[in-house]
Amino acid sequence: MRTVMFESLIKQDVAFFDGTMTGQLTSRMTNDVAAVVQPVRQIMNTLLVNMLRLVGGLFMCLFTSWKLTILASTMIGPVVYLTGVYAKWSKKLNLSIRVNMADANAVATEALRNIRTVRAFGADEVEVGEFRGHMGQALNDGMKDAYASAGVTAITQYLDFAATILILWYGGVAVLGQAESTLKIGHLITFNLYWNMLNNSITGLNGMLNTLVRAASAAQRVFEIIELEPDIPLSAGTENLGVGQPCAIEFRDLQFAYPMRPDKSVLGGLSFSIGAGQSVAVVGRSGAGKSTLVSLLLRFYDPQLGQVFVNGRPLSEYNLRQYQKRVGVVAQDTQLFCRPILENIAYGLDPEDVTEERILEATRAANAHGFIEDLDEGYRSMIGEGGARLSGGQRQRLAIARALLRRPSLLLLDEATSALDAENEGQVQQALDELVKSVSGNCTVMLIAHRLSTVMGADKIVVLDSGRVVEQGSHHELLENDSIYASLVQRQIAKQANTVSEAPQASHLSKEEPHGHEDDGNHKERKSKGKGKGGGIRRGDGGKDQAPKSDVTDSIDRLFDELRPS
Ligand SMILES: Nc1ncnc2c1ncn2[C@@H]1O[C@H](COP(=O)(O)OP(=O)(O)OP(=O)(O)O)[C@@H](O)[C@H]1O
Repeated sequence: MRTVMFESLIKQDVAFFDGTMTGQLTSRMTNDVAAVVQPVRQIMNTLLVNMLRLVGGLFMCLFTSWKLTILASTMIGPVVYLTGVYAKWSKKLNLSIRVNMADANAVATEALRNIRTVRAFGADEVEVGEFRGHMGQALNDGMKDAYASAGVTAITQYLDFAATILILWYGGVAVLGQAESTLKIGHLITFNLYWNMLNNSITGLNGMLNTLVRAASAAQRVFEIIELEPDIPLSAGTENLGVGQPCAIEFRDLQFAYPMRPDKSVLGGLSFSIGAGQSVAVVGRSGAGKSTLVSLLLRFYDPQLGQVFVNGRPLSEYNLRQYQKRVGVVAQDTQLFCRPILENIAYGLDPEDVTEERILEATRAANAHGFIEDLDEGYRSMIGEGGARLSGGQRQRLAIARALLRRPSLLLLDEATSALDAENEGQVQQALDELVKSVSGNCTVMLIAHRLSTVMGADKIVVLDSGRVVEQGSHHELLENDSIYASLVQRQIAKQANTVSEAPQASHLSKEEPHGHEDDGNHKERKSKGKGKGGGIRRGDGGKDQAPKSDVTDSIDRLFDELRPS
């Protein structure tokens, strides 16, 4: 059952995971499944035995004295009613217990996954408090259930006692010949024995009911997941992308809001296209919707209106599993697995697509081969959960090798160096250069960029604001117009010039301030002019061509703020 549940979970829409926590899901897969499976084993034994005893006892009671049977059965009605009411109430309570246990599990999982942050912020007591809150609620509900169960059991036993008194009273009267019908003393004794047998089977079934009620609440949560069908099926479409062939992309009139925030429009009629083999840089203020475009291209979500076209066909017509194998992604925050490096690089590929030669080619191009070889077990080294035993830059370089090994038709680079320090950024940027260079012409590239040098290296630049394209064109076209992009570049150049002249006094400036080099913007512009189509990303090489961590996104933010009508 766990396998079925995991199979169902893993193919759910990304939107589903936006609304749940990992710990809640693992709790469903472990605690809830166990609560369903264990009673099933018990039930097979006890249910059968008790049912046989119930039917046999009832038959023998009726056979011995139908009048006594009817009289004694008057006590069974209240017992069944009471048990039914309790079962309904207890099911709700047990559901709440399961939800609280899952929430506690979610808190623990998240805290342990982010243990460095918890420690760094001294927040261990906060996490324990939160965990205790959920567990305390579950315990309270469990106590309520235990008291109610004890109450119901006591009342049931009183009613059972009352039935015995009724049997002895009426049976005694009948034996003494004072009732309409008479009864032999031997029949009264055997009736009592049969009634006890029947009664014991009812008590046995009653005990099972408690377990069943708990199992029912767990089963509800398990089947909710198993029966859930994703809106975006993984293998429904028939179109495929050719290996190593670049694809053309078109975003047409996209309107999109995230399912978890349906009222907040993220894209409002966005349109632009990327030719096959072109590299396009998407820039825009923070929150403009740049990463959302990557998610839509990976079909994590479908837009509410408009369509994404790949090679002129709607993305929905593609077999998603095959399509995603042809897309390489290097995200802001690389996700790696607690498996050997080799498996991480070849992740998701068929074994026949992975040869030693190709892996070495990919890791060398990604500037990762050296550090992998330095590890104790080289390519077989385990890297810890989420790649915890590697630096941020090493993780990114593995991500680049992983993307490269796929021979992608479409490469998506989502601010791949934004989370790195200057030294790591330089190395990763170099690896990205290699990546884009090596795929140039064979692969379409959409990059979300924060470095001016990266933006300038692209064939086309698309500027987004509030989920719309506000301008697009090549670096030169945009510079020639009175564009936002041109203002941005001028601002960068001016800023860097200022910084250079102030450099001796500026060493104390904060990290955000561009602590630049000589005329960096002009320098890049000249280099850019000499660069052909699909030339890829420019890199910082030891500082000369390295743009200070000139955050284009940040500058664009300020620019948009200035342009905004007051
Ligand atoms: N999974 C999500 N669910 C709900 N809203 C989201 C989700 N992801 C992003 N958003 C919202 O969508 C908007 C666009 O986010 P997006 O990540 O595309 O911006 P961005 O341009 O890439 O920003 P940044 O440069 O800061 O990464 C933001 O307002 C963000 O809060």
